[in-house]
Amino acid sequence: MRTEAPFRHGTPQKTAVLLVNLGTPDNADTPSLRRYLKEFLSDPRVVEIPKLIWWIILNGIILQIRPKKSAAKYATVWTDEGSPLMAIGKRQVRVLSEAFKARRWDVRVELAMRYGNPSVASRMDQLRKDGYDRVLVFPLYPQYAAATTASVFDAVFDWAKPVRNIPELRLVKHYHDHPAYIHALAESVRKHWQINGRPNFEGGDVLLFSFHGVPEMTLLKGDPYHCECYKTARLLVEELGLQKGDYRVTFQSRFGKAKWLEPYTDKTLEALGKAGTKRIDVMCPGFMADCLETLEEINQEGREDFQHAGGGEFHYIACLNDSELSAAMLSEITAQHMQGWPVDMGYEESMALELAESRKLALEMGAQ
Ligand SMILES: C=CC1=C(C)c2cc3[nH]c(cc4nc(cc5[nH]c(cc1n2)c(C)c5CCC(=O)O)C(CCC(=O)O)=C4C)c(C)c3C=C
Ligand SMILES: [Fe+2]
Ligand SMILES: [Fe+2]
Repeated sequence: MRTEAPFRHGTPQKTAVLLVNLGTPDNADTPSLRRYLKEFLSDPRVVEIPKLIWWIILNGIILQIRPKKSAAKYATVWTDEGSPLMAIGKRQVRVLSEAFKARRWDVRVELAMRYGNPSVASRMDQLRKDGYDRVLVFPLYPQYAAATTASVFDAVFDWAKPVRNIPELRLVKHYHDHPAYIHALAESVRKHWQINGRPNFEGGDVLLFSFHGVPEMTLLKGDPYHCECYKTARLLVEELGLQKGDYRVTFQSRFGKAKWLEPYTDKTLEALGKAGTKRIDVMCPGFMADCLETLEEINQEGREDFQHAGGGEFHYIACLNDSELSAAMLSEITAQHMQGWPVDMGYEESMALELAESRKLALEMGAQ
């Protein structure tokens, strides 16, 4: 256990939210991909194969071939601000901080990545150093899976192990059926339809919900992920008033030779294309931010699969990302999990904010 700064009586107890996403390579090149994939795929929560056998396969085969191939894919979605997952993550921090301010809350928002940078341990260390004694750990995965959510919790517990004065911790396990999340997704679909027109479901058009897959074996071993994906889809279908046949639920991003959750997204897109589907709208409700798996695998490869097989229009509905809908949803779920924690701003800070806001409003009105 480590030695820490002496405890001081009367220090204000500050509160933070730690948003955690999967992580992404630092650059779209082969060495960065090798580093990232090595860390990611060495996590026993992600690949459940006996250690020694997996070490040989990972180092002898996968890390020799995949980094170069994946780097080429990342290069097609890379932005001036870096990887989309990271760029959007940083903006999610900003919009959520703004939403807290609007609630007159004094809550810090930080972003960590389970693999790569900034690590969970580095962010937790920083929060401790800055005097945060209550932390809500909020993995950006609506559906719980051992491979993702539990692995984030592992990283927090691993960090806590040598810490003497551990902050009060709360964990968001999942929000796959939370009304705010379902509402935000449904609104994002309605907005897309307002701009692009509603699909002609009577004529055979389809709304496809594509979730990230996991090995089927994890379902048989008790992982609730599959059921949570279906529940999200069912609630979304109800909220949108869809009929059976208007939509499909599929699983994407298969990795390795084992059987993964079915039906597979790529095979379904191909089959729908072959069947002459005139229009398909695809959304990925399991991803809180657009990333390689949505922008490249769905919006590029999936589009190609569908249209090459004979399908018509392909519409990709973006993830919630840093939208107002997303911020409202994250702030509502946070509020529920923080019940009982004193999070309100002090009187002076709140008054200063009020003054700044009314000045801004006056300036805007004066400019009109
Ligand atoms: C949304 C939830 C996710 C689950 C569940 C998940 C399971 C899972 N993933 C792999 C292997 C890979 N995933 C990769 C990328 C990736 N995965 C998720 C999310 C989930 N994964 C995201 C958000 C991303 C994108 C990251 C980005 O930088 O944009 C990759 C890396 C890319 C590649 O080389 O294809 C791998 C590999 C497994 C094995 C697994 C469950 C066991
Ligand atoms: Fe993945
Ligand atoms: Fe993929």
